Amino acid sequence: MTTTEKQTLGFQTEVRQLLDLMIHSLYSDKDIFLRELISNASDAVDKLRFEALRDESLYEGDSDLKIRVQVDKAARTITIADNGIGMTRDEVIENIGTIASSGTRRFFERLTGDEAKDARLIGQFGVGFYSAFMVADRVTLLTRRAGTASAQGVRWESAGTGDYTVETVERPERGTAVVLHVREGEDEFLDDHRLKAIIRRYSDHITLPIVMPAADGASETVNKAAALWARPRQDITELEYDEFYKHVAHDFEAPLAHIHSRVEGKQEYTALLFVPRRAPFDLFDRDRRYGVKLYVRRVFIMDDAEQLLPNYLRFVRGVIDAADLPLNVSREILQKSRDIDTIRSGATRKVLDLLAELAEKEPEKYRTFWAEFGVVLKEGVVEDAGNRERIAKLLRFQTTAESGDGVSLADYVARMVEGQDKIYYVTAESAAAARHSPHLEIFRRKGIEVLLLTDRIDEWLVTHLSEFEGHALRSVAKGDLDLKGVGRDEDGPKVAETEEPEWKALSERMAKVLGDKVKEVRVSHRLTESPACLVAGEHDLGIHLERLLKAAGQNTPASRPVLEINPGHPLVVRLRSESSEQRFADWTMLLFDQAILAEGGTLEDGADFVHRLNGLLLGLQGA
Ligand SMILES: Nc1ncnc2c1ncn2[C@@H]1O[C@H](COP(=O)(O)OP(=O)(O)OP(=O)(O)O)[C@@H](O)[C@H]1O
Repeated sequence: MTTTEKQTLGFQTEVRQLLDLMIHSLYSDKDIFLRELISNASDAVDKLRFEALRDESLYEGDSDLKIRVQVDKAARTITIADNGIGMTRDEVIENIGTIASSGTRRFFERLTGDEAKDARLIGQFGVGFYSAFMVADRVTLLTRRAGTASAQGVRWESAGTGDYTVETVERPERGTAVVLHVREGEDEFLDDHRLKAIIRRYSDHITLPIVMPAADGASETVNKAAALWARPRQDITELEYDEFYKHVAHDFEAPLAHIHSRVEGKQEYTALLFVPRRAPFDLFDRDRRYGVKLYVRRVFIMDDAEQLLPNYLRFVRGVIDAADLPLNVSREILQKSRDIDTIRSGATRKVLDLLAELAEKEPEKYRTFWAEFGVVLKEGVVEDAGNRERIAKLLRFQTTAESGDGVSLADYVARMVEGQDKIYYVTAESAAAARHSPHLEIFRRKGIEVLLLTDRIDEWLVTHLSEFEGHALRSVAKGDLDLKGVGRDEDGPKVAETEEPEWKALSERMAKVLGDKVKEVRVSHRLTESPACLVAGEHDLGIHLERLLKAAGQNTPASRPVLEINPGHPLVVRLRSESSEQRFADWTMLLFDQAILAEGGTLEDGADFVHRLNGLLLGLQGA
């Protein structure tokens, strides 16, 4: 088929669903269609500007970049035209016929099937180009990619039902014009004043002039058309910041917080950065997109400039406009640039300061932030040694004293008990498993608070955060515990001096049975209820971390735990007088397996455990 032929193509199923929603939508604020189309036009111009940095001929002699909005009352059309990058025929089919955009994918995730609810979502998401069909019963898109011949124009048209047509046409102008054939009953939009008001409301921050015919027939720039970040802070309203954020972040909700700052000195730059309210679905994707756009002296250079902020702040969205970088800066150059390092560390500090301020002054908002992005921020403790202390202050935990995710290390330190100088934590798969850990028994008795660490990253976090404000972080499941003089005067299990040799003999006898499963067996100071628990060596990885590494397929150095036994527990006491070697071995193995289970671990051979347990139960019955 020659490319000039007119093709009729079907929309992807999801697009059809979306269009159906638009057309039958009960959504009343239809005016967002204009915001969406202007936002696309502005992105298209940014792309052209960037590509033209390398190849000026793309301007085709016209570098007066702008967006035109025009109403034709008689023809009942609204046209939104840009002289941006434009699209080839293939690009039109790919971009307009299918759903790739992140915003729209998220929209679909939220659909409920309840018409009224779903209609409201449209307003929140905007859902891009397709929102044109809320006010139009037919949409024509004319476009030509910058740098292609005028015979390579493309005309796309659809009535928003199952299919659309594309054909190649002659088009002298570069860029894209979207013509909306306004639906019966939506006549309010065929009015210049109405459109101007909508533009001022939603698109004032767009850097390009948005031009409409003025009363006298000349043309008038409707928006401020100044880069929002370049304007003085005191002149910018919250609403303007919010709309700008929605545009750069392709988000539908207002952000949680922002910083707008102009830095002078070694590197001059302006940063306008936002913390979103909600985590995107691809926060943990390997090839996720980053959030910050790089501008150089108001000229858009690139999206997703990952060099501008460290990985653990990848949720931040916004703009950094650098004064001193060359316009032709590429990703490769950015990677090696010292100037960028300066900007990056400055911007990082600003974001961390913003979070600290939020935590202090708006704890409710900070809680929202933490719930959405806390896990990512934790990566910073591992990644960013220079800011480790700053980040440590921002961490929040669940503890044995509080079930919410709201305890800071400073809170913890402030309520440490008499004699306590360490920060204690336990790591486990889940908060429930952590709370039931036998290691906590003595802590509960003594009234000592313990942090419950249940995120995967936590194991790495504690290996990098060895102390907080002079207080060492200490696992409750590692090494020998010395809690003498700490907290309430409750001690762990005690062994009378005269009985020591006997306990020593028991420990050794058990250790023999367990062989190289354990490093040693010893009498516990931490258990008060459970019969036994496993303890890792002070410098070992820790039992939970080993399990995680194994699950991830990594080879871990085999470290052997210590089995601690509770001399106050009847099962253990009973073992001392067990004369049958077989039964002694079975009980010992049982205690060992129980200790693994109690920490949320899994047994190598579950069937063997069950078999042994049943054997012992039957033995008890016979006795
Ligand atoms: N005026 C235009 N000029 C050039 N390309 C355009 C234009 N309008 C739309 N496109 C292309 O079509 C794609 C789809 O647009 P659409 O508005 O549906 O979503 P989006 O803007 O990419 O994403 P989001 O939903 O996150 O806003 C755009 O990504 C762009 O590639």
